[in-house]
Amino acid sequence: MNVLFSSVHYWLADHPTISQFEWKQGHTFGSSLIFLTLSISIYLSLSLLSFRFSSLLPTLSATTLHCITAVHSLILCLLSLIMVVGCSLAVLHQMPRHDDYWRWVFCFPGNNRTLPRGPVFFWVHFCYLSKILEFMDTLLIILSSSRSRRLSFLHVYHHTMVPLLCYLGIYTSQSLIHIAVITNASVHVLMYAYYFLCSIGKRPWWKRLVTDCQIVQFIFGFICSPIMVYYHFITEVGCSGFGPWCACITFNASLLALFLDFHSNNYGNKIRKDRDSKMEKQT
Ligand SMILES: CC(C)(COP(=O)(O)OP(=O)(O)OC[C@H]1O[C@@H](n2cnc3c(N)ncnc32)[C@H](O)[C@@H]1OP(=O)(O)O)[C@@H](O)C(=O)NCCC(=O)NCCSC(=O)CC(=O)O
Repeated sequence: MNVLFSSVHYWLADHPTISQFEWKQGHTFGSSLIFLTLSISIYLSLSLLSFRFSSLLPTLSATTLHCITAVHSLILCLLSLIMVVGCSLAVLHQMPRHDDYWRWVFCFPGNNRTLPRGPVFFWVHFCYLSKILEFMDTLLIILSSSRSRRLSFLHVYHHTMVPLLCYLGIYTSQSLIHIAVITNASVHVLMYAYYFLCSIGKRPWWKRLVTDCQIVQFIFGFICSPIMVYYHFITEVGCSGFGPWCACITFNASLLALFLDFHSNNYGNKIRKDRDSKMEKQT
């Protein structure tokens, strides 16, 4: 067991590529503003164009589409799991050894005292790049027969904003960003496992649980934030990345509202009653 833990720790936190990681603006992969702007612009234009002209897209057989979707979802499920373990170990590794470690968990020292380097920022950078890979989700939805139901404002808004906020988070060494990576990746393990099972034709009964976990994730963001705000105002140097955190918490609130709406539309009482009465009529 110890050997397993040591080797996981080495490969996910101690390895020189991870422990000596440093975000160098314009040098690290994906760190230039051009990369971010182009990725988001291409994503948005292609999503809108392919939705508008979906009939012109090459048609894939349902089997091919399901195979691609299954592989993509499985890859993201595994990457999310690696991120949960990697980022958690990175936090333990990078946490200061003195008494102030709890403060550090909620508030990276501000005033340029925290630079985006070390294992924690390696995993935040990894998460940022995974958000670019998640753009594929939209393409898969556009190519599917259920696109009119599933290509929602929520979906495109979420996929557009998250890479932007991750970028700002790394750029400003934003406090709480490691907590966001760990909670979001944990939820994504479940979400991509759900999508994987759907794409191989086994629709799980626990869809609602996935949505519930997503909602809990947003609420959790509100629980951690006051602690950071408290430290920001009582310490001389404040917390790093306070401005981008304000953008994140606003985004969090908007997603919470959209997900509560999704929840009531998909699992609300009326929907359930309609479904039950349909079943009764059929039997
Ligand atoms: C249970 C949910 C995860 C998904 O609900 P939906 O009603 O959209 O999904 P669904 O039940 O129709 O999903 C099944 C369909 O997804 C297809 N599918 C499989 N893998 C996929 C992938 N990687 N991307 C997109 N679609 C995929 C299956 O083949 C199947 O298609 P077919 O039906 O054709 O057989 C929900 O909680 C949710 O997140 N809803 C919001 C919509 C959304 O886009 N969410 C993801 C981004 S937001 C996010 O990620 C927030 C966060 O950070 O937690």
